[in-house]
Amino acid sequence: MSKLRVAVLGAKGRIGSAAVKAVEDAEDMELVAALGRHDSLDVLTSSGAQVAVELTTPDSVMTNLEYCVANGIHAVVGTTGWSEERLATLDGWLKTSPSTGVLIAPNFSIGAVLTMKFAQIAAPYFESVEVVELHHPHKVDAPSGTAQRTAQLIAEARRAAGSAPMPDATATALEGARGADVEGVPVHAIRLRGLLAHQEVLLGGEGETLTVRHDSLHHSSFMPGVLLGVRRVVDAPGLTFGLEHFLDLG
Ligand SMILES: NC(=O)c1ccc[n+]([C@@H]2O[C@H](COP(=O)([O-])OP(=O)(O)OC[C@H]3O[C@@H](n4cnc5c(N)ncnc54)[C@H](O)[C@@H]3O)[C@@H](O)[C@H]2O)c1
Ligand SMILES: O=C(O)C1=N[C@H](C(=O)O)CCC1
Repeated sequence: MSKLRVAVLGAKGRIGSAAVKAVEDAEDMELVAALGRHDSLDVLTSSGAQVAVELTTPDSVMTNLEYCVANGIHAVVGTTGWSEERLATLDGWLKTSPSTGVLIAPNFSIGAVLTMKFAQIAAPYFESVEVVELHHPHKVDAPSGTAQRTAQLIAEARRAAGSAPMPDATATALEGARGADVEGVPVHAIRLRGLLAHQEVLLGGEGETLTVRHDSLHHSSFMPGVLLGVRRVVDAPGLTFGLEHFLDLG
């Protein structure tokens, strides 16, 4: 069986360098290109890459994906910064290249994907739900892509269940004290030396609380998800948002 030809963009970064090694170590894959910020995207076509793993920055990801889609190169994307507008633009590009697949995974770790799922299931059963994400201090975006997606899933589940607005008597507050408002769900971002990527979903009801916590302690936690994404995206044309769809948790 021929090996999947894989390129990594952002190859010198924290997660990108781990992805380079994971692809090199995967028996069914061949690393054909490892691109940094100043490398030409034409290396993707000249190397014959079938799948690009996009792990750069929110300011680079759209240009890279436009090139990939225009050249029929599937993409597995871990980079954050996804708005409705960006997703619509990407969807438009994909319509012009209908056999190309793009997976956007707010988080590649199985524990984080399950945290989102558990939060979504639990959210309608509690009066209050808040999300706290905790990351290393080099992270450029806040709140994390994972926390934003978690909050959206919580909000969606509560809307579908007809949940009442969450109780909150705050009348005065310092700006930011109640976190960012993501579709009505408060999201708090901590940046702390020593951390990698962590999240707590706090749920509160009459006389009880439930906390769902996940900790990524090493970038290796993301690699099985990256490799699964590469294997599955070649047979998944169009846009897939969330690794849960490739784990049959969707
Ligand atoms: N989905 C997940 O599971 C997951 C996990 C970890 C990190 N991330 C996300 O991945 C992204 C990268 O995180 P990081 O901690 O590795 O950051 P990082 O700053 O260590 O790495 C980013 C790398 O991309 C390079 N780069 C920037 N523009 C580029 C371009 N146009 N072409 C090629 N390379 C380019 C930078 O020079 C840098 O080396 C962030 O958005 C982060 O939130 C996602
Ligand atoms: O280290 C980061 O940066 C991470 N980014 C993703 C996010 O914003 O959710 C996933 C976790 C690690």
